[in-house]
Amino acid sequence: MAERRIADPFEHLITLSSRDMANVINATPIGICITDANGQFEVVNPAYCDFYGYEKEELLGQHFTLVVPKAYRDKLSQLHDTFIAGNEIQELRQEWEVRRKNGETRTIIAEAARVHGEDGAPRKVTYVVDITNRKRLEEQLKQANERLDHLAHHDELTGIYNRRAGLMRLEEELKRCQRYGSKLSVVMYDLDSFKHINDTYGHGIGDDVLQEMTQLMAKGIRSTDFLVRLGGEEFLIIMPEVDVSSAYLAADRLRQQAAATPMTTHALIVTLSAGVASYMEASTTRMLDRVDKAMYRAKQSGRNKVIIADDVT
Ligand SMILES: Nc1nc2c(ncn2[C@@H]2O[C@H](COP(=O)(O)OP(=O)(O)OP(=O)(O)O)[C@@H](O)[C@H]2O)c(=O)[nH]1
Repeated sequence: MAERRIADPFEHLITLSSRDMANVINATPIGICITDANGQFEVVNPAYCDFYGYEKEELLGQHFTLVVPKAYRDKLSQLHDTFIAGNEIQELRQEWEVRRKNGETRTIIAEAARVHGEDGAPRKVTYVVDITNRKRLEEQLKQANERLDHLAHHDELTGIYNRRAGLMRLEEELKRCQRYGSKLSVVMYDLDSFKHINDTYGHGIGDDVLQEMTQLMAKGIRSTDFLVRLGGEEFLIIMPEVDVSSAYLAADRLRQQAAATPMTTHALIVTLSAGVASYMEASTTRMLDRVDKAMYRAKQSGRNKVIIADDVT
């Protein structure tokens, strides 16, 4: 370790025993380095060398940017100069990406203090704590939360909005209608005789039908529409700013497309029955009830049909 002594804040320790002081710095698990006004390493403790994977001799006298990824070198060099020259900031605490000798990138928190040696020249003392694992855990936690959030709002099989998210959306759209008097329509679809498909071809093929039907619907709607799997083989499309006759046309076009599209490896033709309802001063439950009744009537009148809900039910 260089013998130059740093005055404040360690002066009293050095006066007591410079050997004790050196022992403390050498034994501390925190990486410590001292750089001179030119940014060259004057002191590096073993923890600092271990962390970066260098021998002490390889670092002493070198510019500190040796351990900084190329992309940040200019910035950190400038920051070092400003910090050394500055009068106001005495301490600095920042998170950085650094580079070990073997090329590995790690994340650290570096805290720095400006001190003056007995020669009167300013120096920067930097304390380095490795937070790479903590950052990795934070990132994993963030991704897990995002996944949970996605699962809470999306249907696992089809990837579209689930019932809960769909009803929340419908509630919001209804409020918008009440406030601004805008239009809104909903279409409720139910796959026809779906139990027969499951019973004949198995649940796996039934799942394939649900996924392919979802894709067909997703392709056929506007980007402003919301496609929801209400449950089982029942779907809802929320169509903001669409009146009942346009919604009917869109719903019937999808019904025709479904009836003309062979699905799964068995080339199954699966038809849809649908109800259509438009906004009247109604609650979410009331609107769903009206559209459900219309869909039920489509089933009763022979399936593969779209029926518009009565204004009053
Ligand atoms: N494969 C599969 N089947 C499901 C899923 N959810 C619900 N089902 C099945 O969907 C079928 C719905 O049957 P029903 O309610 O009798 O309706 P249907 O056979 O379509 O008859 P109609 O609606 O009257 O035309 C049942 O066999 C359920 O087990 C799912 O996620 N995957």
